[in-house]
Amino acid sequence: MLLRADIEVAVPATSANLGAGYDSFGMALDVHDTVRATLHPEPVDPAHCVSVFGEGEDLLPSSRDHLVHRVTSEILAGRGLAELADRLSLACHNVIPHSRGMGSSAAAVVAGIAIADSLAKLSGLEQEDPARSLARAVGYEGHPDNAAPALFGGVTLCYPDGAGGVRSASVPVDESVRVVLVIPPERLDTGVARGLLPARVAHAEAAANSAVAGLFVHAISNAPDLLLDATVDRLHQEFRRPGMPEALARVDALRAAGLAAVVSGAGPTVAVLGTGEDLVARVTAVLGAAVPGDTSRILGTTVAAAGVTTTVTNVETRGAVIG
Ligand SMILES: Nc1ncnc2c1ncn2[C@@H]1O[C@H](COP(=O)(O)OP(=O)(O)O)[C@@H](O)[C@H]1O
Ligand SMILES: N[C@@H](CCOP(=O)(O)O)C(=O)O
Repeated sequence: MLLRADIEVAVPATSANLGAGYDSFGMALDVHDTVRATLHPEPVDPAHCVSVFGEGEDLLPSSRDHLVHRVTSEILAGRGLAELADRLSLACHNVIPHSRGMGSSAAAVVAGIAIADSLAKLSGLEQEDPARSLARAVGYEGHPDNAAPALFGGVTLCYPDGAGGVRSASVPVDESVRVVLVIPPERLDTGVARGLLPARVAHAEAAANSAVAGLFVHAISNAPDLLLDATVDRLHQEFRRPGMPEALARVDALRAAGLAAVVSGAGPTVAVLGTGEDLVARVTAVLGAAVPGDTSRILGTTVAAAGVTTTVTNVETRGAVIG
C-alpha cells in the first residue's frame, strides 16, 4: 500500500489562438505554476487541504473544491483510488495571472491530471497515454489550445478527430522566436469573451483565415520574418473588441509598428511574437508612445519546450522508502 509520497508538478502558462489559429493553436510559455502534492498516511481535513500562494491566494478555495484537488480526486476515484484523494494535501504556488488569457485554468487542470497520473502509477496502475490525458484535460477545461501545450510543451495544433474528440500535433519552433506578453491589470472571463463571437462567419473570411493559419505553421517553424503576415486573425479578435478595447488598441499599435501582436487566448493579455534581444524594448517603446499611462506589465519570455513536468520524492510503501 502507498503510504506517503511528495509529488511536485510544474505547469507552463499557455497562449492560445496565436492569431488565425482560433481554438487550435497554442504555445507553452516559460512562466510556470507549481503544485506540491503530499500524500499522507492518514486522511486530511477536507476543508483545509489546499494552500494557495501568489495569484488567487485570497479567492481560491482551500477545500477539496479547489480545481486542482477536484480534478485529481475525480480521476483517482474513476481509477478505483478514491482513498488516496482523502489523504492528499496540496500547496499551490501560482504565478500565472487569472482570467488574462494565459491559460491559468488549463494549467490547474493539467496539474490535477499529472498528480493523479503519478499517484496511479505509484499504486501500480498504468500511466495514461498522452491522448487520454488530452481528452481528460479538454473535458474539464474545454480549450484544447491551452490544454495541449500545457501537457506537451512547445507549439501545438489541435484538430477534430472526426468522432467528437480532439487530437494534437506538435509544431517545430524556430529557435530565434521570443515572446513578449503585455499583461493588463483588468481581467476578462473566457466565457464572457466567447459570448461575443458570432455564430457564423463569411466563407471568404474563413478561407482567408485558413490560408493565414497554414502560413503560421511555416513562419513559426522556419520563417519568423513572416510572423506579422501569419498572425492576421479573422475569427475572434475583432469580434471581441467591445470586451477589451484597450487590448485591441495595443494590438493595433504594435502591428502598425510591424510587430506580430495578437490577443493571447481570450485576452486581455497581448502576446507579441518576434525575434531579437531588443523585442521587449521595441514593444515598450511602441506602447509608451501609443498608449501613454498604460499600467500593463510587459514580460519577455520564450516558448517552453516542455509541458507539465513531475518530480516524485519521499515515497513510502508499507514502511519501505523506495524513492
Ligand atoms: N491555479 C489555479 N487553481 C485553482 N483554480 C484556478 C487556477 N487557475 C485558474 N483557476 C480558475 O480558473 C479561473 C480563470 O479561468 P479563465 O477565465 O478561463 O481564465 P484563464 O484564461 O486564465 O484560463 C479562475 O478564476 C479560477 O476560478
Ligand atoms: N480558444 C480559446 C482560448 C481561451 O484561452 P484562455 O487562456 O483565455 O482561457 C478562446 O479564444 O476562447
